Amino acid sequence: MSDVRPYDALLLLSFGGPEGPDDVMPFLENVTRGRGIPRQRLEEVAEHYLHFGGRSPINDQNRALLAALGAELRSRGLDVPLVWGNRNWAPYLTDALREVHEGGARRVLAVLTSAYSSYSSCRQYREDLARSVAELAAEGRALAVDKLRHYFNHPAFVDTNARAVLAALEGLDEGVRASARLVFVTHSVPDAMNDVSGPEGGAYVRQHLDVAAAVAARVAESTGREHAWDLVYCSRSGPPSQPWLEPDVNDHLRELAGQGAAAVVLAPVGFVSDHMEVVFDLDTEALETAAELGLPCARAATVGTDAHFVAGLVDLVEERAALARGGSPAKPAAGSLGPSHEVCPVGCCRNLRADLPAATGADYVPPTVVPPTGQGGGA
Ligand SMILES: CC1=C(CCC(=O)O)c2cc3nc(cc4[nH]c(cc5[nH]c(cc1n2)c(C)c5CCC(=O)O)c(CCC(=O)O)c4C)C(CCC(=O)O)=C3C
Ligand SMILES: [Fe+2]
Repeated sequence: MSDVRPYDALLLLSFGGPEGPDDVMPFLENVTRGRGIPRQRLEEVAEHYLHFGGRSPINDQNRALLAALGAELRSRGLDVPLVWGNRNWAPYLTDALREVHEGGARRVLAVLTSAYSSYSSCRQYREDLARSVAELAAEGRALAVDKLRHYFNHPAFVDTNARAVLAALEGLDEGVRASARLVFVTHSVPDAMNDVSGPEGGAYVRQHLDVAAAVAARVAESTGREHAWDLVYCSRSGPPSQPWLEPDVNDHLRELAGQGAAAVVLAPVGFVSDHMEVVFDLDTEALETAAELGLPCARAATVGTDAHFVAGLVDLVEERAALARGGSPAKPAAGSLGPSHEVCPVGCCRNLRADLPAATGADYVPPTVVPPTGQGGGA
C-alpha cells in the first residue's frame, strides 16, 4: 500500500534560472553573491543565457517534472501536496514552504534536482532549507524538513541513463557505433570542494565514477561490446589560479580525436535535466568542438521526466517515509557504493567559507518558533 506518512507535503527543490533577458544579471548576482567569481566569467555566462533569449530551460524542465511527479503520485493513490521552490530564482524556496504551511503541512520531504554529494549539489541546498525554515519560524510557522538519500546510484537513475546512452549510440552511423567511446560529463567543481565532499571526502568524483562504470556495464550487457569510457567536466568557473576538476570536455574531445577515436557519445550523467550547462556547454560548445575535429558525436538525453526515473523518485519518497515511520524498507542501489545516507553526518560536504546551519544533518538544531503575534494571551 502506498503511503507517505508522516510527511504531509513534498517539495521539489531546485536551482532556478532566468525566464527572460531582464532576469539574467539579477539571477547571476543571486548565484554568485560572495563567491569571488571574476566579472569576465559572469559576462560570459550572461552571454550563454542571452544566446537563448535570456531564458534558462531549467524552469520549464522543473514544471514538467512537477507535473510528472504529481501524475505518478496520483496513480499510486497519494494525494499529498507537492510544491516547487528554488534557491536562486522564483518561485523561491521560502515562499513554497510558506504555501504548504498555510495549507496545513508541518512535515515536508524535499526532493532535490541534484543527485550527488558536494557543497554545491547538496549542502548549499541544506543551508538554504535551514535559512528558509528559520525565516518561517520567525513568522511563527513551524516546519520540519527531511530529504531523500542521494539518488545517483538508485537503479532507476542508472538504468534511465544507460537507456539514454544506448539510444545515442543508435544515433551514430553503424560504421563507428561499435567503437564509439562513452564520455560521461558532469559539472566541474573546485578540487577543494571535491576533497571535502561526502562524509569522508572525494565523494563527488567517486559517485560519478560509480555511476559511469554502472552505466557502461549496462550498455556493454545490452550491446555485447565494451565501450571505453571517461569522466570529464564542463562549466568550469572561478579564477584561473584555483584548480577545478579536469579534463574539460572540449580538451578531452581534442585528445580523443588526436588518438584517432571513431566516435563519441556525450552522456551528461551529472545533470538531471537539460540545464543551461547541457544546452550551451554541451549542445552548443562541445558539439561544435567535435564538429571542428570531424569527430562524430551524439549527446545522450538527461533523465528529465522519463517515466522510469520519475517512478524511481516516488519509490524513494515512499522509502524515506517508511524509514521515518521506523520501518526498514529495501534500499536498492546500483554500482558498488551502496545506498547513501538520508541524514547527512556532521561535517558532510563542508562549507569552506563559513559554518552555517544546514537542515537534514545529524547536528542540525531546528529554530525556536516565535509565537505568532496576536496570540498567547496578549503577553
Ligand atoms: C555541482 C554543481 C551543480 C550541480 C548540482 C545542482 O544541480 O545544483 C550546479 C548546477 C547548476 N549551476 C547553475 C548555474 C550556475 N552555476 C554557477 C556557478 C557554480 N556552479 C557550481 C557547481 C554546480 N552548479 C560552482 C562550484 C560554481 C561556482 C560558484 C559557486 O561556488 O557557487 C553560476 C555562476 C556563473 C559561473 O560561475 O558559471 C551559474 C549561473 C545551474 C542553472 C542552470 C540553468 O540555468 O539551466 C545549475 C542547475
Ligand atoms: Fe553551477
